[in-house]
Amino acid sequence: MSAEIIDGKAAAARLRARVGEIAAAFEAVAGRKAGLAVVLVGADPASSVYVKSKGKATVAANMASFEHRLPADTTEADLLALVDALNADPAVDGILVQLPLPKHIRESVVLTRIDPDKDVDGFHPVNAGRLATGLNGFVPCTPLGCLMLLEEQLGDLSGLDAVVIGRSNIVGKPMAALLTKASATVTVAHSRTKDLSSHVARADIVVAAVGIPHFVKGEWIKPGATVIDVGINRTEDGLTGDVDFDGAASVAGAITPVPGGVGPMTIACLLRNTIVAAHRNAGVQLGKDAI
Ligand SMILES: Nc1nc(=O)c2c([nH]1)NC[C@@H]1CN(c3ccc(C(=O)N[C@@H](CCC(=O)O)C(=O)O)cc3)C=[N+]21
Repeated sequence: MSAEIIDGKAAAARLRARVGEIAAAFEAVAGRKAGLAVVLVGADPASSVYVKSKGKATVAANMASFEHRLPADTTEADLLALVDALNADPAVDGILVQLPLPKHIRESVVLTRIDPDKDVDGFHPVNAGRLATGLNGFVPCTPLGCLMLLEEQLGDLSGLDAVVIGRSNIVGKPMAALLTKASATVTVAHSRTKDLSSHVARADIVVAAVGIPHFVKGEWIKPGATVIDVGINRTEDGLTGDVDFDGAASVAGAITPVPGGVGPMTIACLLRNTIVAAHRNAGVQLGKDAI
């Protein structure tokens, strides 16, 4: 093994500490804590664990956490009514509705109901449009965390060849937009891509977000490349990413592990987006490069 292992857990801890400092300063100026509301419909065990850890991280970063756990048979109308109430609540700066939602509820209807200026997940089409056109908005937490890890690792990304594998609204598309903004040369690959290995072989940066364990093979990776593994796959061998880690780690320059890579950065970026939302919503100035 030759690759440097990118410590996402440590990077996330640094970011959470920074958010905590800014949140304490916000409270002193605004006279209230920044607040994050997390809504969970149903009792999926994995989702339950995420929601609990988000709540703990929120409180540890000097912010208020509002948890709403609704039964699995909650109607779409009732969920929309809760979103409306949270939109109107001045103590709530950020709203996250945990996905996936039960099948009888239309995700796009719910996500579009969230006030874009409280949409700390960055899933509202208004925020997707802001990212696409270079306006200030909220960027989805997972790709934002990936970009932070890449810039910490590589510094300036301009001119580098990046391949994003996956084209979801939550990871692939916003990741491509962020890398483009950072002046990388970006290829978006997906399940229909011909000769995927040849694209990966040219890449200085590989971001894997396909949701298939060990999908990206070590032999595909260019020696010295930086590999970001977004996959969270629960298998019989435990949690594994989308990259054949052992194979890739023998050729890559640096690689994120699963667990301990991108996942912890996702939650830290959620807190980051929430403190940014609080400043905007309260009209309190936040330095341009504060966070
Ligand atoms: N509205 C919404 N926003 C989300 O951001 C969102 C969501 N819904 N639904 C579910 C996915 C998944 N997700 C993760 C966050 C952190 C870890 C994480 O910290 N993982 C740890 C391991 C945790 C474990 O052992 O399960 C790690 O990779 O080291 C993983 C996954 C956020 N999601």
